[in-house]
Amino acid sequence: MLKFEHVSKRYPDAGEALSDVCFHLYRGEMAFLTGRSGAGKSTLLKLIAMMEQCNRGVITLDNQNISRISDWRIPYIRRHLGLIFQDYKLLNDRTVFDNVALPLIVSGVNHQEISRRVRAALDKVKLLSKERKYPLALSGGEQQRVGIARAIVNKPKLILADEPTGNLDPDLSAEIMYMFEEFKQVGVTILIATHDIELINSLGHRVLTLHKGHLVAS
Ligand SMILES: Nc1ncnc2c1ncn2[C@@H]1O[C@H](COP(=O)(O)OP(=O)(O)OP(=O)(O)O)[C@@H](O)[C@H]1O
Repeated sequence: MLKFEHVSKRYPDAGEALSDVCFHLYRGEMAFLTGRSGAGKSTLLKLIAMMEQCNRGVITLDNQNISRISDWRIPYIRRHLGLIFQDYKLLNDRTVFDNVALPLIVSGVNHQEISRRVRAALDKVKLLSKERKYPLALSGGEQQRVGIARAIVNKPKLILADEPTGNLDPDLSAEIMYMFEEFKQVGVTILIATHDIELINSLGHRVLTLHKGHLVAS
């Protein structure tokens, strides 16, 4: 499903953020990506999301080489990705409903189907009652859950999450993780970057560990 072969990434005027990284995630696999601050976790996720390009190596997603891809193809491939960011990236002048609907509008889904799927996604993250609110009227944890609903609404094949439970209390974190496990059961591949060792240990999935840009355990 996702393969890194000798991938390196250097930002302009900086050292290597990722060095010679190799790993393979299978369809329906759930894995954690961990490492200290600055180890390269966000960079690795950004390469998969095609928000950054690697300098060396090959990244294959669903049998397509996404490390050397024309800009016009990126939106088509991104439709199959569910991206959950640390800083939510919500549109503050749109309601919760509209924020979650965005990926479906972009994909040309019809109005009735949008309504049904947005409500189902909001129900999953327990925010159905807030669909008419604006993001700034929500708590940090609620905004994070809107971001999660937006990431899952398009039924992605791969979910990439950067600290998805950073602002959630333990009960909600557990529920979000349970939801990811349900997706995994139906073949969705999930990669979660986190510092939360307790969360990692409690679930027992595969752990990819980065140290100064090198993958030291997988
Ligand atoms: N846009 C950028 N320009 C230059 N250097 C960058 C850029 N983004 C990240 N870096 C550098 O690349 C390295 C890896 O950063 P990255 O954000 O991937 O780490 P991280 O493991 O996600 O850290 P954190 O846990 O703090 O989010 C760091 O040394 C960082 O300073």
